[in-house]
Amino acid sequence: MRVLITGITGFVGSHLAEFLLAQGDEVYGTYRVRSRMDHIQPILPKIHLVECELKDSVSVMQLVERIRPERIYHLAAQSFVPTSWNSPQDTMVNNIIAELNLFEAVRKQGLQDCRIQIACSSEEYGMVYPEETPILETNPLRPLSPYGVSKVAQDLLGYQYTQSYGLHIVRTRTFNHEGPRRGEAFVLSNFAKQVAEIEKGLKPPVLEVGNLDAIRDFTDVRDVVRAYTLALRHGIAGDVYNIGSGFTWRIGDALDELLKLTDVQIEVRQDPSRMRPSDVMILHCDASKFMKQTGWKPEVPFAKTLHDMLDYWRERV
Ligand SMILES: C[C@H]1O[C@H](OP(=O)(O)OP(=O)(O)OC[C@H]2O[C@@H](n3cnc4c(=O)[nH]c(N)nc43)[C@H](O)[C@@H]2O)[C@@H](O)[C@@H](O)C1=O
Repeated sequence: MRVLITGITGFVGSHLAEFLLAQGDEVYGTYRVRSRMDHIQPILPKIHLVECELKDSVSVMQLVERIRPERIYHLAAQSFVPTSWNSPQDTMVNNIIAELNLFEAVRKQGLQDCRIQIACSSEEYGMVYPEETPILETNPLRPLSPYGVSKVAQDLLGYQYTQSYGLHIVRTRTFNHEGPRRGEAFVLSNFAKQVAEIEKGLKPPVLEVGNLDAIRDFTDVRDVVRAYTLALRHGIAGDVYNIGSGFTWRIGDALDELLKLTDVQIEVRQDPSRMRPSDVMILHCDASKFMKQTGWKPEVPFAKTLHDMLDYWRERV
């Protein structure tokens, strides 16, 4: 199978590429001049990299014309919620226009059999009341950040292109996912990196945190990439699926679990700059629709995810 991954150099993209290579797929991926290559260094000889600016429709048209992919995993995005407040316009263009360019290229090239997965997000649900959990695909979308709004647009664009043009697009609303290679800005990876730095004496024994009362549903990235392949194998075109473990953690409790993995004494301190203008307080996934459709269930325990992330940072700081 000829597969294209947008954002192959990133956290999820690199794990997905490894998974697809092991399945015997021919893997293509997009990168930009400023992309970091360290995540994909070990698999560089096995994949085909194509330079592409997804915000540029000409660049995307040439990409799709050249590769004529049978499967596309569209992962590339501005994915950090706080950045979306600092540069909302950039977030919208990166996330919405890039996807639009991709759909238009597939449509204009007449690749009707190409299956496309789009990485939508639990952030689309945004303001969720306790009685509305666990969250089903039918829950209202009340995004609380420009990022969340951009993902709603990506999601609905996927629906519209299936309805209007018959493209085979599967929309996956993934809840928080973590694991080795997770960007250091994201909560558990950030905490794990701080622990590793403290252990090496690179930082005083004070761990800075933001809102510890938020509740998140964490899934290991290795389970998530397996889910994406199942979404394209068994998902219905135009349909939307929640992907998440169904197990929630208060961020403060997840931090306590992480701190059990180190011998050093660490003080936890709130850093006001890590607080958000509005935070999504609870995200608890009901993935039963996806599980029923595809047979997926998460396999990697949360303790292993934390352990592997901490080891990842211990080798790097
Ligand atoms: C599904 C969704 O998942 C992710 O979005 P996110 O939930 O905003 O992820 P995060 O890891 O930045 O924050 C998780 C929670 O943790 C709280 N929190 C506390 N203290 C710190 C802290 O020090 N740093 C950070 N980053 N968060 C902190 C923070 O306030 C929030 O409540 C992205 O992958 C996104 O692309 C996506 O689609």
